[in-house]
Parts: sequence; C-alpha cells; structure tokens
Amino acid sequence: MILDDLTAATRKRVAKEKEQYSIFDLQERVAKLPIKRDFPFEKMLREPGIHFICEIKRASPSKGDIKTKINVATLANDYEQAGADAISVLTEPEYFKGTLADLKTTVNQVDLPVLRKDFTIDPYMIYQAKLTGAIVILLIVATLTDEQLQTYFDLANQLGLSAIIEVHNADEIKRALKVNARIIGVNNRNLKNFTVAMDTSRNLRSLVPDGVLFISESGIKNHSDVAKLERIGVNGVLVGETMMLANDKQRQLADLKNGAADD
Ligand SMILES: O=C(O)c1ccccc1NCC(=O)[C@H](O)[C@H](O)COP(=O)(O)O
Repeated sequence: MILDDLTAATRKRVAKEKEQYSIFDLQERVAKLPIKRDFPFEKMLREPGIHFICEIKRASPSKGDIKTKINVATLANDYEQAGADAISVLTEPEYFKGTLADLKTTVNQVDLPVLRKDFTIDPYMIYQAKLTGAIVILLIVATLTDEQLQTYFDLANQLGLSAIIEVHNADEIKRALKVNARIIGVNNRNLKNFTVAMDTSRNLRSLVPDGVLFISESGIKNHSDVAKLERIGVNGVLVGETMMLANDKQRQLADLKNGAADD
C-alpha cells in the first residue's frame, strides 16, 4: 500500500536527518522564534468565498514526473501574482521530488500562507516546518494513531501553526473531530488505487460541522469542478497538477475561478 511505503520512506529520512541535528537542537532554535497564535491561514479561509491553495509538485506516485525542471522562486512568485490565496509545497523527496529548500525558497519569496505538505509522522517534522517559516502543516489521519494525532495537533497549536487534518472517509472525520480539528481536508484521491472522485468531498461535506473549515484536495481540473465544490460550501481547494502543468498560471487560475472564455 502506497501510504505504508510513503511513511516508511519518511521514517528513514527523518532518522537520517536526526543524525545531523537532534530534536533538541531544533527545539532550542524554535524556542528563540516569536510565536503568534493568530492563525492567518484560518482567518483567510474564513473570509467568504472559495480560496485557492496552489501546490508546488514536481512529481507524484500516481503520475510520476509532472514538471521537474522548475525554478521554485519564480513559480511561487507566479502563483502569488496569479491570485493564489496560499501555497502548498511538497517536501517529500523520494516520491514527490520535493525538498525543505523548496519550502524555504517559497516562504522567502511570497507574502502568502505556506503549507508544508509532507507525511508528518514525527514531531521533528513539525519543528522543521516552524523553523523553515511554514505556517501550516498536514496531518493525515490514515497514517497516525489517535494519540499521535492529538500530540502533533497540540504541538502545532503550541508553535502557532495551523494543521490541515486530512481524511478520506466518515470514520476518519470522526477521529479528526475528536481532536477538535479546525481545518479538515478531504482528499478526493484514493491513496490505495489512486482513483480520484470529487464525490468524496460531496459525500463527506455534511459530516463536517459548521465552524470547521473544509478543504477539498486533489483532482481539480476546471471551473466545473470548482463550481460543484463551491455549491457544497467548501472553504478552499488544493490544486497541484493542473496548476503545475499550466504555462500561464494567471490564466489557469482565472479559468478555475471563472471558467475559460471558450467554456
Ligand atoms: O498525488 C499523488 O499521487 C499522491 C499519492 C499518494 C499520496 C499523496 C498524493 N498526493 C498529495 C496530494 O494530496 C496532492 O498533491 C494534492 O491534493 C493536489 O492534488 P492534484 O491537484 O491532483 O495534483
């Protein structure tokens, strides 16, 4: 199962990283940083309308290489100029060809909330996110025990980071709500067979109470997809491949928001 492979690879990577800097080193450095708990990503999502989180995604397990020869600073800047509300940066190296350096470059380049998108399986990764300047992390319910989910969510809050708690089904929503998730991300991609079904968001929407922010992730290709999600009341959409493959980011995002001129 791909999630097991992804978490195993992440565990190996983090163990290696800890040989260079221990978690105590990171904690010491984080202790010197200012911590604000005003959660600007959540404030942005609470504004009326649907918000666009554009993703920096070189490759993926389902698609292989998407666009590997990129200048991250230029891409981040293009997303911001195009009207993105936030940027997601995949930092997993083996399957997604991402790096923490990509995250740092993005944080330095734009004035938008930046999400560290990775398979968070160790508090170490949350300290790294904080040190790199991301203000949002991802916690995938399917990869964590209830206890880990609570501990990592609490740590994120303590460090002033928002957490998108990612789910795929009703049972995972229950688990996310048990830790008092403020943002639930429904991934439309089945991580076992990679099929994408926008119905996943539609079917699960009513299980997320008012007041909890709802993000729909994956498989968003055009304005019709966005309009359907808008109708069920999502606060945000996370768009990777469609934005990565577009030559003109401004035009692509405008098309997602308003429909292409020839739609
Ligand atoms: O994208 C994949 O193939 C994938 C496989 C296994 C775990 C996670 C995966 N993707 C991470 C994401 O959640 C997406 O990058 C994100 O939602 C954007 O998706 P898309 O717009 O379909 O590129």
